[in-house]
Amino acid sequence: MHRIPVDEYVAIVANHLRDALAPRTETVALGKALGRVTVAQVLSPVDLPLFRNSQMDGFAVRARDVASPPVTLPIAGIIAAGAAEPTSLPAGAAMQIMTGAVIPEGSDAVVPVEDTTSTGATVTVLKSRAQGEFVREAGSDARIGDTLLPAGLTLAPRHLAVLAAAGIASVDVRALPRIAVVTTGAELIAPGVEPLLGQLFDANGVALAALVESSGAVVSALVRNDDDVVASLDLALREAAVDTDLILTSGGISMGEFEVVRELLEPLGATVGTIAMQPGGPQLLGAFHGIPVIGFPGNPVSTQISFEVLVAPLLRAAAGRAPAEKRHHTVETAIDSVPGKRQFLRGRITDGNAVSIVSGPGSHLVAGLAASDVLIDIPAETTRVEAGDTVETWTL
Ligand SMILES: Nc1nc2c(c(=O)[nH]1)N[C@H]1C(S)=C(S)[C@@H](COP(=O)(O)OP(=O)(O)OC[C@H]3O[C@@H](n4cnc5c(N)ncnc54)[C@H](O)[C@@H]3O)O[C@H]1N2
Ligand code: MOO
Repeated sequence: MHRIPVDEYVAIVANHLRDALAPRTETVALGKALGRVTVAQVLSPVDLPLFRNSQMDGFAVRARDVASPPVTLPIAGIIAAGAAEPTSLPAGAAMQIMTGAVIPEGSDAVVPVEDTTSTGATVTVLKSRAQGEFVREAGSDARIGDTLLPAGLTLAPRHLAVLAAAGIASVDVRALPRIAVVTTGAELIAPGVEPLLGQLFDANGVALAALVESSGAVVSALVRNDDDVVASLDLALREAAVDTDLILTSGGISMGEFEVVRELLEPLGATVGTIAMQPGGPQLLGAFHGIPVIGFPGNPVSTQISFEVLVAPLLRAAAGRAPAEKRHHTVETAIDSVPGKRQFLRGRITDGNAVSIVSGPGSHLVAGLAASDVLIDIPAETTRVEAGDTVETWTL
């Protein structure tokens, strides 16, 4: 049997999805922008602070008037934070001022209230202040035209805060790819329902939807087609094809009698092949009403690993995210591997930073996959890895 090398198939999938996942920009309100990635640098439209204001509740003065404390000055007014007419400080006087309020013209220092005593009409300043003390100058944090945020930045709360502070209400970010997930199989039931003999809980729908989201994309639809009737799958795919960039399916692509995904999509031009990978050998690539379809094998570990290898890197790139982490570890025990197939074994990192095998290579071992924290990538040409040898791992 001809098995397509994994790297070759990765390139075929990338090419198939090139247009669907081409980077796009959208403008989102700040409230929706957390975790999104900027597409361009953001320049400040204003000075920050916007205006010269007080850092303390106290008295706006001229520093030279309070150079030899104690000094008693008449109080010429009170300035609160908020919209205000410009005020100016008469010579030899003080004005009561609140934190954030506009500094009156002529004042160059603020004396905190705790360094004063007041009769109501006058204030006695007990401590001198240098010029500029407790005065927050306009533009001292950022000037008009300064770069507030670079392009390619993943927006965290502090980034959203500076945009808001600069009066910016929305931001241009990478649009998130929209992905529909369709699981197939007459045996499938929803988790939480009592199974009859032969029925099995649909793990792949939940898994693929979560994988899509964890890769930075949006699940546009999640549909379970729980019979093996081609017309039903046709309806399910029509539902899935609305407002989406890509449809992912699981199951129904191998060599049995009820391979609905093949039956529906092969006449529409889809190709089914076997790649030199285990789990995840059988694979389908096609389109439905103009939307690309990637069909994964139904075994739950095959589905999840197929996603990690073939689609996750593309979605991460489209969302502006870094690729998944790959590291090197020594293996604790020797591994025999099938010749001609790239194996993704499940592993766990041990205390000494080595990796140990979890569970077996079978593609139905969902609990084994859940108990692992890395995939161990064994190249197709490798048939044996000795204990102590170094292997590449993919962090899950
Ligand atoms: N004669 C052959 N039989 C099989 C071959 C082969 O080359 N020749 N390949 C095997 C391999 S490898 C795989 S992988 C599977 C792929 O089969 P399908 O993609 O057609 O998947 P199904 O038959 O529909 O399901 C396989 C397995 O997975 C379970 N399943 C399906 N969907 C889900 C789901 N949403 N959640 C949980 N489990 C699911 C299903 O019940 C089956 O046990 O074919 C082999 N056979
Ligand atoms: O290739 Mo299948 O996905 O191993 O079980």
